[in-house]
Amino acid sequence: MLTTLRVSPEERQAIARLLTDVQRTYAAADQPAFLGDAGLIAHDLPHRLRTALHTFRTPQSAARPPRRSGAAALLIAGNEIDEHGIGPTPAHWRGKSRTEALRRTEFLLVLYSSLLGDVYGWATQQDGDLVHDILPIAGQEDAQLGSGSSTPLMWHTEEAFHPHRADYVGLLCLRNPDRVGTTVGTVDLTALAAEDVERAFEPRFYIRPDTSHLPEYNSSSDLERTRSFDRIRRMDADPDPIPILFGDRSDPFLRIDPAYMYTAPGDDKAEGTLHRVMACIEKSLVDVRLEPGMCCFIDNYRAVHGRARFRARYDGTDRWLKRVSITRDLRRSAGERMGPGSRLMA
Ligand SMILES: NC(=[NH2+])NCCC[C@H](N)C(=O)O
Ligand SMILES: O=C(O)CCC(=O)C(=O)O
Ligand SMILES: [Fe+2]
Repeated sequence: MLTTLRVSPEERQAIARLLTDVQRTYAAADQPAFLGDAGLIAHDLPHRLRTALHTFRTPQSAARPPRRSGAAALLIAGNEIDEHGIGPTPAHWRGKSRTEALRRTEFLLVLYSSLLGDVYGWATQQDGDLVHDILPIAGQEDAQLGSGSSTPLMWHTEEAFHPHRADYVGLLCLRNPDRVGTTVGTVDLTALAAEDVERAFEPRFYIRPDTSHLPEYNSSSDLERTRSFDRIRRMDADPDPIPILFGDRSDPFLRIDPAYMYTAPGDDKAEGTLHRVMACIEKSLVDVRLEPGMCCFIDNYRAVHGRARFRARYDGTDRWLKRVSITRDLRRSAGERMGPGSRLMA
């Protein structure tokens, strides 16, 4: 389910040189100029890493014996993180700090990501930032959010409620002192009855937006974003019925987020199927204990992910990840972003 590779010392040096060049030319990883060029610059990453990312995206590639479906997640360990240069873990993602060392981590994550697709974001999440900070926030301990801590973050498809959810989620670990696990799981069809598979393919399930998209969890619902928050509110009040499995019947894709799901009143059969699919996923869960410098790409069509509970410290030493959403094709969301050149879902 997991493919892991470790960056070698020579590769680390080559990447460091590339990042230094990038830093001379571009202001930040979320600037249009860099995002536009990232896919090209990524051609200069070491070949072995490009091969791993390519094979993850295209499991049918000739670089490996053909496989029906690819790995659920790809782990690239051993990336250089300047532990002191990144500074203490901030108390909030708002007003993010932009030290050289931090800019480097974001450039690296976006470069890797660009070999899988286009990095994009959400007008309604983390104030429209493209590179998210995942860190515990005081007062949000029990929230079903990346900023929670004392409650396990229930496993989920990222933005399961949305037709333009990510194809891949990219995480880069800056700090994880308690080795808190990121959970990753998939669905094993052979463990499901044929009628459950059949029903899971039917539009009998409802997924509401997770609370990170609410104005309460953003700094300001400025005028520009009012319509976006309105859209989220409508999707929250009246979500479309959707299937939780889709695509090829023998090798389906997954779309599920139990913490925000329900079935129609009286549809006990769908409810039963949902619970059996959930049980099946539960059994598959593995713990990925991210270490500083580990980059984890999750196939958001094949795998769910979550996070174990932990005790936040709020003293600058807390767990801290960088996160991006990646789409294989930005064109599919044309007309639904903040503008034709925008990478923010409106
Ligand atoms: N079950 C869920 N979907 N929980 C919310 C996931 C975390 C959310 N995407 C965030 O940025 O904080
Ligand atoms: O903290 C993690 O390891 C995963 C967080 C997550 O799933 C999220 O923020 O959506
Ligand atoms: Fe997530």
